[in-house]
Amino acid sequence: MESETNRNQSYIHLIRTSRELLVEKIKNTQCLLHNLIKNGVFSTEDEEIVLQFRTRADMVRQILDLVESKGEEASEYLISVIQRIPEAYYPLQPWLKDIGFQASDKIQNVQVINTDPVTSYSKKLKQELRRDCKIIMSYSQKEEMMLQETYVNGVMELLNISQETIGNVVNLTCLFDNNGVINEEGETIFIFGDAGMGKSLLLQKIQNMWAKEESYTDIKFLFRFRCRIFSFFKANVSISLKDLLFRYNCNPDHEPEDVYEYILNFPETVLFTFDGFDEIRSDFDINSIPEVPSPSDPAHPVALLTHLLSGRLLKGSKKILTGRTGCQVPGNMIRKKIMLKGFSTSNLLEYANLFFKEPDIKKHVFTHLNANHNFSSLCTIPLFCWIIFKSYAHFYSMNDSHCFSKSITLSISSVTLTDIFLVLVEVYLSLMSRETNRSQVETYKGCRDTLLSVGRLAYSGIEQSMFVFEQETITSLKVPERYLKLGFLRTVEECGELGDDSSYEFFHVTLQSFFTALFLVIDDQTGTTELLKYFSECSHSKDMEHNHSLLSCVCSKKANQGDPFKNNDHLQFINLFLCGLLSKPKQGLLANLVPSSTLKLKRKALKQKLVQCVRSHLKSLPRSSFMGYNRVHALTHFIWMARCILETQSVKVGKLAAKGICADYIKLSFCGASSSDCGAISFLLNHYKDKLALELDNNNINDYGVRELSPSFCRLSVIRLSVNQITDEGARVLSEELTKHKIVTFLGLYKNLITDFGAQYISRIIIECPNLKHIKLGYNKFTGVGGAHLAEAIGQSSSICDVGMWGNQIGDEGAKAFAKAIRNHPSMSELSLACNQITSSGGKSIAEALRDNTNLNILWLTENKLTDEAAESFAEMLMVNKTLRHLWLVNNTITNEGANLLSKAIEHNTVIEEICLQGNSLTQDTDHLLQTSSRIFCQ
Ligand SMILES: Nc1ncnc2c1ncn2[C@@H]1O[C@H](COP(=O)(O)OP(=O)(O)OP(=O)(O)O)[C@@H](O)[C@H]1O
Repeated sequence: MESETNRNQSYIHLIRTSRELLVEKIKNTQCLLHNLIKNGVFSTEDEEIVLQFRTRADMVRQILDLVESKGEEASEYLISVIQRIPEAYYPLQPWLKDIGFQASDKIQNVQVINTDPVTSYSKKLKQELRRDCKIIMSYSQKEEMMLQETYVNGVMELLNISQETIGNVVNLTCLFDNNGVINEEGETIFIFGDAGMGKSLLLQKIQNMWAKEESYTDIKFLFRFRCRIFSFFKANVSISLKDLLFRYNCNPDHEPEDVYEYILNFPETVLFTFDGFDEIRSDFDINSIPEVPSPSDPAHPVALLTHLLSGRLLKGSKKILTGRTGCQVPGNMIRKKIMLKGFSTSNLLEYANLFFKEPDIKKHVFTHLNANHNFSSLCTIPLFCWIIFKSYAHFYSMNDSHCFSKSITLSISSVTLTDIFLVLVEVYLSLMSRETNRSQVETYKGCRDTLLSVGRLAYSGIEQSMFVFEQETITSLKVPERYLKLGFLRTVEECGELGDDSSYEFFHVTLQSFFTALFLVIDDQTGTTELLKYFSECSHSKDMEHNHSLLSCVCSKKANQGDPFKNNDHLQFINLFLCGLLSKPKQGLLANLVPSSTLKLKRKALKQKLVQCVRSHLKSLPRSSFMGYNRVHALTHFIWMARCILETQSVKVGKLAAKGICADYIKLSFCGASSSDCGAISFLLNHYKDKLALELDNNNINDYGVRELSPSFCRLSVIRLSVNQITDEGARVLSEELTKHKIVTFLGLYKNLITDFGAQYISRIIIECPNLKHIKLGYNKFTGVGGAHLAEAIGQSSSICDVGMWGNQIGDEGAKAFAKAIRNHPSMSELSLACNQITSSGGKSIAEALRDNTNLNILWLTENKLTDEAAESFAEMLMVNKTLRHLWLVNNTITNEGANLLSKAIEHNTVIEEICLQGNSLTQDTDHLLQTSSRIFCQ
């Protein structure tokens, strides 16, 4: 065979002269042989000759001899196979580069089949994942839902180290880009969120995208772990990294050593997903982890996990770790921090559209969502949304959509989480009994034994911090097999890997909490001390809100007696459901399950305990005076307290808590409050007599949350809702409510999603609320049009004194409108138009208007596009204006010329205290005046 191209190069010669190297580096003879035979270069006799040899090196020698004897084209094809299957022959890639190998067109057209173990293993992993990730696992095993058909991207926010939002993850393909990186050295993408926000499902979606080759094409291996498996290893267990990867995912079918070696050599082709970091409870002694790990030495799985996350093992591999809010991971490991914030309004509509296929039921659901904001705010949490939709679908299929309303007692003002879980359980119970027309009370009454049995299992798990139930436990608690199949529980695969194939877990841990609470309430043997014990475990400790180390979080049991690091959301949920189940509106139902005397006793005890907890919690909160208010700084625990109070639906408890707050400014920023929590906060505040200030900055309340707050707006004089995903709809609700009561003095809406359309609503508030002094609208989505609306409204207000518009896009159109508004404004003393794309044309208008203004003290025009032309106008203005004290022109394009003009002007102005010019186009050789002026800041 004669190669037509590359005539100058003899491939036979090449193979001959590189023989030693080829014999040393070719590990995979199988793949070479396969291709040589498949394409007729080798006959079956040739193959037999090669296979006679016992060592790999001899086989390679024989292959090379045979190939050389077949001529140039055969030799070229062999080298081409080596080049085209880099996974198998990666040690020879530098050699190929050295010889500058480029196969001829003819050889390139000859097929190469990749049968090497690395590629086969990658395919196997993909196949398994494609199968496993197709359906949503947390549903009952009877009805499965296709991931593809129900997955909706929720709100995913990138956070900086101070937990502040720095943008959104637009879609999952952007996870590994450079946007939002907070630590270049870190290798782990940490995704966190509250229970049921969709962390596991998001990982499932990523796995599915990879398996279907829709994304992450540079990844060859995806290893997924649920962190809870790390709790199953005893303290003295040691395994190798190779075993951890292969045994707990799947084994390579061929040459596992070669595959592992490839992984060690190319860690950047590996992606790990670790789900539920907060679920690890291990006895392992954290101090025994070696500083420098070895990829071949066995170690405890927790040590391996630590090394993987920190990049000490398989450095360069990609890692995604999920955990509940509050679960601490050391900053040096984290590359990006992403917070899941559930469904936005549009996500919710998208999900409803996917979930309900029939137009009729879809219509009903949309009507329901629109009519009941309490209901829709619960739906922003994906898990609860699924529960609600599922129940809805069930009742609808029974031809009784009203039953849904009845079951969740829409007659009372609000739907509680207990209502939702009661309905969910009712759905499963009625599926079991196949009696479609029974009322909720009848269904529960008929299934008391089932509830007790499943409840006992849930409770025993909680008692031992156990979320997975082995057969032994199930047998000892005498839980009948058929109850395990009702849909509340599902089998756990990871435990199968550990040698037990019939372990179960509740499909979500909140359901385990619900069943525990139900058990504590309906079990005759449970006394009041047992009933209330989780209240003490959940009492707030300051440490709980501080940063913790990874290791103390991972290895909790012994190291942390009283365990301040333990995530105790599941216990908080038990308390919450206790409050709900023992509330007055649920007595009709509960009276059928518990003797009335017991019920009475338990209700009384719970009420006393709750009141006592509320009192002591409120007493312990830090207080300070702020802006003339008596401010109380509430923490996440306060939100749990408010949730419990809401579940009780008790006016008395609400009043008591409101009284205990003893402050007129409640700061609840960074508390992880969601829209449904606003209902709880509102319930509390409704019992407050006086006006008060509410700060809810940096939470996740969105438009539904604003609606939930509606009943409180008659009391709120300060409303701070910055960084909360509020859109025009939220602005509309605010305008409707605030203009009714007209008491607002401070409205903070910084970093939300309000557009020019919403600007009209905000304008109405500005015009119609005569006490409004401060309005913060920075980092929304206003352009010139919205800016003009707002400016016009501000021009009409005689109360406003502080306006923040930082980081919008109002440009010159907006700037000119603001110029008009401030010219003769009677009250405005601070204005920020920083970072707004304003050029000198807009700047000049503002400067001219300021000649007439006699109130403005501070003006921020930082980060615009102002040149010397604008500086000249400001200089002229300063000769006339006698009120402006601070002028911020940082990060514009003013040169020495403009700066000098300003400098000269302030010689005639004794009022101005500072002109900030840092970040402009100034050079060292500034004028003498500029150098000597102590009121001009250039550096
Ligand atoms: N993006 C989504 N699209 C559609 N449904 C979702 C989405 N996210 C979550 N869900 C629904 O919510 C359920 C719970 O989600 P998931 O188990 O992922 O929550 P989680 O955040 O991992 O909770 P936990 O912290 O308690 O483990 C899912 O089974 C699914 O029904």
